[in-house]
Amino acid sequence: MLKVPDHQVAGHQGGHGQPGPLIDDSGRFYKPLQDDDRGAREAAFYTSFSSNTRVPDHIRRFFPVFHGTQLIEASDGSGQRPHLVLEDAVSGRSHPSVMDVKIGSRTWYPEASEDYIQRCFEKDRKSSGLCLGFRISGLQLYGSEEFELWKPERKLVQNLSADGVRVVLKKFVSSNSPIDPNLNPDCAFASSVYGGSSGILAQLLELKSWFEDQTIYHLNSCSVLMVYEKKKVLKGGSSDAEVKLIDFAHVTEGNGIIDHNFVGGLCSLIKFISEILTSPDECTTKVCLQNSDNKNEILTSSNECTTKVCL
Ligand SMILES: O=P(O)(O)O[C@@H]1[C@@H](OP(=O)(O)O)[C@H](OP(=O)(O)O)[C@H](O)[C@H](OP(=O)(O)O)[C@H]1OP(=O)(O)O
Ligand SMILES: Nc1ncnc2c1ncn2[C@@H]1O[C@H](COP(=O)(O)OP(=O)(O)O)[C@@H](O)[C@H]1O
Repeated sequence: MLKVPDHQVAGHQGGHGQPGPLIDDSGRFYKPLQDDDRGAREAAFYTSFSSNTRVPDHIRRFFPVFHGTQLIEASDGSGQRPHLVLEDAVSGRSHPSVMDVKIGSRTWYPEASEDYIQRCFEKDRKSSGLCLGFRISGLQLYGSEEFELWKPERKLVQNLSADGVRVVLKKFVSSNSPIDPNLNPDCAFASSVYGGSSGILAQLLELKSWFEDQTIYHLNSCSVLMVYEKKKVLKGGSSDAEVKLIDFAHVTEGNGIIDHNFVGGLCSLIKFISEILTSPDECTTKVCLQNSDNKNEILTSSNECTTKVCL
């Protein structure tokens, strides 16, 4: 039985006259092929990647397993449509905290149309991408209460300052409420989610070492998806934290050149996460966002800190 995933945090969502992704009970994620060359490009990437013997096995686990394409009924009822059949990176988790981080200060690539470049450039410039080398595209965080879920408006998190991004990365691994703006994120789960030999930092470092050398692909506009099971961590269990790379609609050939745009963004994300692990208590700046009603929404505050950043 196919259904719309609750855990989608960014990208094209179903509704408004367009089909969105679907999932099944066996751990598969069905992504509709987009009509223009984005769909064909992503399918070509997965096909090439799956059979490329130059990709080491320990790196493959960071990409969703590809099960080919399949014609299925689109989520918007518009009829049969080809979908990429992928491993669902979130499957098997009842309370998944999920963050989609788009890597690269530049999401456009030279081969794209002028129009597309201009659109991407504007988004990069307005978002944290240009200055940080990555931007949070979307996220959902479970709190410590069973049904407490924070899924902030995407546009808010995409345009955060460096301080704002740091706060969200801290909230991602905290035990206190992500929704209460007066609570300073306690980073209680930083070591179990970000740290350790199998935590998110170790996985990102493993990826980085391959990207510093590989010249096969340029992953333009691709995302790192970070996922862990909040319920298990709250009970003192392992976080089962996982990193997956997703969204290959704009991959181009590397032609013997390293993907410096991707490597730079990955290094920057690694630095933010390392700092949270080494100094989780460092003073948190007060950050407020403007939501769609033009009302300030304070993201977090701390008694000791007085700096306030408004966007
Ligand atoms: O905001 P838009 O309308 O430009 O939509 C973005 C899409 O652009 P489009 O207009 O369809 O060419 C954009 O599509 P492409 O990357 O161009 O394939 C993404 O899907 C983007 O989502 P995310 O950054 O991957 O989370 C989409 O952004 P969000 O929906 O996350 O804002
Ligand atoms: N293989 C996957 N497993 C689980 N969730 C996924 C997977 N691929 C994508 N998603 C979810 O769907 C969202 C959009 O995916 P993405 O590939 O970026 O689509 P788009 O091309 O529309 O931007 C991601 O932010 C994530 O929440």
